[in-house]
Amino acid sequence: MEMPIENLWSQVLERLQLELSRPTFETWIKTASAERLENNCLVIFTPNPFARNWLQKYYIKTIANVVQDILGYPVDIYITVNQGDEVSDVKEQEASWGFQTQTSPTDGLPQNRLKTTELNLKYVFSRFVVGANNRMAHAAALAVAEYPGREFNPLFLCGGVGLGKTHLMQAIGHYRWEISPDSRIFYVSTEQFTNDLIAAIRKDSMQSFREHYRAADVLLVDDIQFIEGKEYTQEEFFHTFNTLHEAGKQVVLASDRPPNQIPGLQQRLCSRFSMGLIADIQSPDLETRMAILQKKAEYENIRLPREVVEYIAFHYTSNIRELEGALIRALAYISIWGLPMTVENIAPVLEPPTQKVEATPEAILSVIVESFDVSIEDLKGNSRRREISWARQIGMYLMRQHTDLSLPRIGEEFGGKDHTTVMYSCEKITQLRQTDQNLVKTLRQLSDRINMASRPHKSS
Ligand SMILES: Nc1ncnc2c1ncn2[C@@H]1O[C@H](COP(=O)(O)OP(=O)(O)OP(=O)(O)O)[C@@H](O)[C@H]1O
Repeated sequence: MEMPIENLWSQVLERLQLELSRPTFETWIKTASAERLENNCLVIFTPNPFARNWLQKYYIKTIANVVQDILGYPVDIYITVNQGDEVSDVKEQEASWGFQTQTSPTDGLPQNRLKTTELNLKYVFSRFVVGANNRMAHAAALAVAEYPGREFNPLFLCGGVGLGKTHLMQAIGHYRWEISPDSRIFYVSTEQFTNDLIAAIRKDSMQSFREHYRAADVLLVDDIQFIEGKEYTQEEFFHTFNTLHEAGKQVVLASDRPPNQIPGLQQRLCSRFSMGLIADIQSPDLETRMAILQKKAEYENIRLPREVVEYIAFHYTSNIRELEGALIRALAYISIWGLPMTVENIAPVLEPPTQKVEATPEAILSVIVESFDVSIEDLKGNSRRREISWARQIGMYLMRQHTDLSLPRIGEEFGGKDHTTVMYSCEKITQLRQTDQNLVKTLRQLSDRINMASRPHKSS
C-alpha cells in the first residue's frame, strides 16, 4: 500500500533537516510541500518560481535520494509553483526575496534590470576551488558574505580574464540570499550601470535611478575598469558609493587591474576603491587547474581519467574559462563519437590556445634546424633520409600554421619543392597529431619557440 503523502513528506523533512544547513532548510525546504505521489512521480509545490528554480538546481537530487531511501524505490521529482496562489502574492514574494520587480520605481530604468539580480546559480562558494592563486580573494569574499559592510568595504577583486572574479562576487550574493532572503543584492556590470544612467537622464528620472541603486544592501559591480574615461558615470557612481558606504552597505567591485592602474579614474574614486581590501587573483597552478576540472566533472557526474585531467590542465594554463571550454569540447567530442575518454581521443579537439604570432620563414627554419639536428642545406636539399624528411615535413606544417604563405611559396623556402609535396606534408602531420600525443606536445613546443624567435623580429 502506498504511504500517505503527509507521512512521506514529514519523513522527508525530518531527514533533510539533518542533512542541510538551517538557513537552507528553513528557506527552501520548509516552505515547500508535497502535493501528491502518482505513477512514481512525487509532485512538490513551492511558494514562488524562485524557490522552484532553486530547489530544482540545487536540491532535487538530495530530495530524490531521501525519498528513494524512505520508499525503497526511485521516484521522479517534479517541482512546480503552487498555482493556488494569487499572482499578486507571487509578485510580492518575489520582491521580498530580493528580486526587484514592479515594486521599485522603474521610470527611466530598463525593466529587465529590475526583474532579477541575475546571479548565475553555478557561481557559489561550494563550486569554487581554492588554490594558492586565489586563497586571499576567496577568504575575503567569504568574510564579506558573512559580515557585509564591516571590515572589507569595498572589497576590490582584481585579476586577469577568466580567473573567477565574477564567480566569487556572485557567490557573495548567493550566500547573503541564503542567510537573509530579503536582502537586496544588486549585481550589475559597469556597462549596465552606465546604460541605466543614460536611460535615466534621457527619461528625466534620475531620482528613480538614485533610489534604485542606493537601496542596495550589497552592490556587486563587475568590470569596474570600464568606468575609465566616463566622467558622468564616475560622478554618479561616486555618490552611490558614498551613500552605500556611509549606510554600512557592502560594495564589491571586480576589475582586471587594481584601482591605481585604471587610467582616467578620478582620484577620489581611486582612493575610495582602495580603502577596503584589494584582493588579487593570479593564474592557477597545475594542481589547482586539475582540481577545478575534477570538480566540474563531479558536478556533471562524469569520471575523468587522471591522464585526461592532467593533459587538459597542462595545456590550458592562464584562463579558467578556456580550461572549462576545453573540457566541454572534449566531452562533446567523445560523446558524439561514442569514444572512450582517453588522451588520444580528445587531443584532436584540444588545439592548445596558442597566440599566433606572424613568423618569418627564416625564424621557422632556424627553429627546425636547432631542434632536429639537421642543417639548413638538409632542409632545402633532396635527401630522403628519415630524420631529414621528418624535420622537413614538420617545418612545412609549421610554416603553414605560422605564416600566410601559399603552398608554392612554402615549397620555395624548402629549396624549390613542389606545392603538392608541401600539401602532403601538412596533411600527414595534421592526421598524425590527431592520435599522437607526443607529436602534439612537440608541435606546441616548436610553436612556442617560433613565437619567441619572432617577437623581437616583429618589434624591431
Ligand atoms: N577557483 C575556481 N573554481 C572553480 N571554477 C572557477 C574558479 N575560478 C574560475 N572559475 C570558473 O571559470 C569561469 C570564468 O570565471 P569568471 O567569469 O568568474 O572570471 P572573471 O575573472 O570574472 O573573468 P572576466 O575578467 O572575463 O570577467 C567561470 O565558469 C567560473 O565558474
